[in-house]
Amino acid sequence: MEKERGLLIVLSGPSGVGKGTVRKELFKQPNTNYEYSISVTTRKPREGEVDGVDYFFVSREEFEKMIKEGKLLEYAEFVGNYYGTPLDYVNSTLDAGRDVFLEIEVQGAAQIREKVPEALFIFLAPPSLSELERRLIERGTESEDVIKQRIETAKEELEMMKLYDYVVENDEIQKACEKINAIIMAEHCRRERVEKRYLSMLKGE
Ligand SMILES: Nc1nc2c(ncn2[C@@H]2O[C@H](COP(=O)(O)OP(=O)(O)O)[C@@H](O)[C@H]2O)c(=O)[nH]1
Ligand SMILES: Nc1ncnc2c1ncn2[C@@H]1O[C@H](COP(=O)(O)OP(=O)(O)O)[C@@H](O)[C@H]1O
Repeated sequence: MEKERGLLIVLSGPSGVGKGTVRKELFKQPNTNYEYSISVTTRKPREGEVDGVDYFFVSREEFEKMIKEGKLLEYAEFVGNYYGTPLDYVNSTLDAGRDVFLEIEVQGAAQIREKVPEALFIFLAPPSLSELERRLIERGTESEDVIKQRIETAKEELEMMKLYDYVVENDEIQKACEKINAIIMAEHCRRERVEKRYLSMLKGE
């Protein structure tokens, strides 16, 4: 029997909400069936970030070449830098029957909604805007000016949360992880039920 295609999981949320932290925590847990898709970006690496682990860091010319050659499933410009998802990796992993986890901003998620409507969309929301700002300042990776721009962008991003299948508040990291895992598990069960019903319909049962 043909292997069932994996599920594409999209996690979005404003900068500083804790997407990276939650994602790393999720990937620490054993028995997860999903793979993280490493994005390509023109942003400069932060201290401690490793090429090929956190991102594939490229120049604007290289990124624009990837766009032209159709190598990205989606891409967006976010506060002055390009970010995109490598298409081949996503396709081959899904074809192998494994789920793929994307951590991307809202414009990219909107493109996925057009191209892969069967994907699962989860929005990670902050407890409040002031807590979001506090987390960004505390992380200390961006200048004051960039933090301001990211907070302004966050206000627009929060407007988009209604387009997602699920909204998870990141109040406590462990609780947010549990909710995300429960959502993914429930989605698999739902799909199995739908498929079973479809197959029995085909058989005329
Ligand atoms: N559209 C899109 N957004 C991405 C991708 N990779 C990362 N992002 C998003 O780009 C935004 C900025 O990322 P980054 O500079 O690493 O900041 P951070 O998420 O605050 O640590 C975040 O919302 C990321 O989720 C991608 O491949 N595509
Ligand atoms: N639930 C949480 N409560 C308090 N601080 C958090 C929580 N989740 C993440 N953080 C902190 O907030 C900052 C931003 O988290 P990060 O994962 O880098 O966000 P993002 O990837 O969404 O930009 C980090 O300093 C992180 O340690």
